[in-house]
Amino acid sequence: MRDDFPTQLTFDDAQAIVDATAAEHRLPTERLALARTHQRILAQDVVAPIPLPPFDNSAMDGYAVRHADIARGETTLQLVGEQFAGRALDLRVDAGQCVRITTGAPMPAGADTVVIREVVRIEGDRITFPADFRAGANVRYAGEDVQVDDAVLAPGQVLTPARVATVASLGIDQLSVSARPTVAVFTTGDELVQPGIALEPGQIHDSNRELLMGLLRADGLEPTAWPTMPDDPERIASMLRDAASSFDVVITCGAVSAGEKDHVPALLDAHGRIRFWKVRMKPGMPLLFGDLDQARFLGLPGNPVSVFATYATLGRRLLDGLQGRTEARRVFRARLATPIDKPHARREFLRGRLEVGEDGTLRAHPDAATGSHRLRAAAMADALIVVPEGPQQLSIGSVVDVLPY
Ligand SMILES: Nc1nc2c(c(=O)[nH]1)N[C@H]1C(S)=C(S)[C@@H](COP(=O)(O)OP(=O)(O)OC[C@H]3O[C@@H](n4cnc5c(N)ncnc54)[C@H](O)[C@@H]3O)O[C@H]1N2
Ligand code: MOO
Repeated sequence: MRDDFPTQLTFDDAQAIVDATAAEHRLPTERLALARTHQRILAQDVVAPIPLPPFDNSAMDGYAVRHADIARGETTLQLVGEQFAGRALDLRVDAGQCVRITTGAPMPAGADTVVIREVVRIEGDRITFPADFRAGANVRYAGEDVQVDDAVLAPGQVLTPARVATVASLGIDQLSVSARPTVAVFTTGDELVQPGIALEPGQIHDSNRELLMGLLRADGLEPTAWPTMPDDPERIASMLRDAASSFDVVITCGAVSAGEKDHVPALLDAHGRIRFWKVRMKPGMPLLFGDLDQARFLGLPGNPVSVFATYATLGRRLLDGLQGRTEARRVFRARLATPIDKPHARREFLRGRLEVGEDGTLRAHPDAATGSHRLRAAAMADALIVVPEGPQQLSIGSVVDVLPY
């Protein structure tokens, strides 16, 4: 096996390689009907062709008036028409007049204020208004949310429901977005059997497959899982190469550390290219990254919590980068609720729970179960607590980065 790739690199160096690789292999863009763009990464500018709101309109059900008419105390005005939301009727409010109006209906010419219907007295077409109604009340002005030619969205942003809805309100029905990466998921190991099958001595159930498939689906992808593979290098090689010829990303878990059956790094070296192997992070140190055929290749360590932590940090980063996402994932700052004593030099991603204190401060409770096989503990946690490189003795109240999940 060659040894001309970075190894034992820092987390930041690994992240830089992931970023550069993703930029090199940006996925193509596609034009989609708006309804299909949810959660995609936008690949174009969105510039407003119309203002929002498109016209001055009423915020309430009531009566459109000229404020000057009702400014001097209780006043009775003549009802001259009704304007509902829908087609603008070209109504006018002249001195002494009012128009019945509903929420979202265009303001009639001449009117500048809407008085809610609950406070008026109605006698046929004579409407009596109370004193002290604020001028301009309950009017929503054209362009107060968006003006024509405003740059509303930019490439690299995530199409959240509110953003897709904003695009809809601008009247735009198609968007250019990044293609979704296609992802093939492999789990390997002679010890693995599927849930539903009773364990023979030495066997465990394959949990990483559900873990990875769930993480990928939660990120909006439609991953494909291969059948669990035994530790047979020839079969592994042929299946991986098969997947790598037609998927954008191939993710394996297990068989990347130092055991006799850890074939994956040698396979990647022989048939593809290793970009790095072994990162100074915990869990997840044996992480492998490179290229195989036309795919990016991620070899995650087999321990379930290592799968979780490496996916949540570098795996997700790769998938985001391939799609040109520019918006960073959220990192919070929190105060430690219990001390941390970390003797080793690697950056550690401890599992823990976040809690908002009475004073509004976010507190992180690191989990005492730190082993990378402790999946249940990770499942009950809701954040990765980042403990920086180098030996660290962090006291209660120390401020740490946390990655919520
Ligand atoms: N001598 C060394 N031993 C180990 C090292 C090392 O550097 N030198 N690294 C350790 C670290 S750190 C980790 S993490 C693991 C990673 O090992 P592998 O990626 O080679 O994974 P395996 O050995 O195949 O499995 C590790 C562990 O995870 C279980 N596993 C694997 N696949 C699944 C699955 N689909 N579902 C549930 N559990 C799975 C497997 O049974 C093992 O217990 O290596 C350390 N050893
Ligand atoms: O780094 Mo391994 O990932 O300890 O479990």
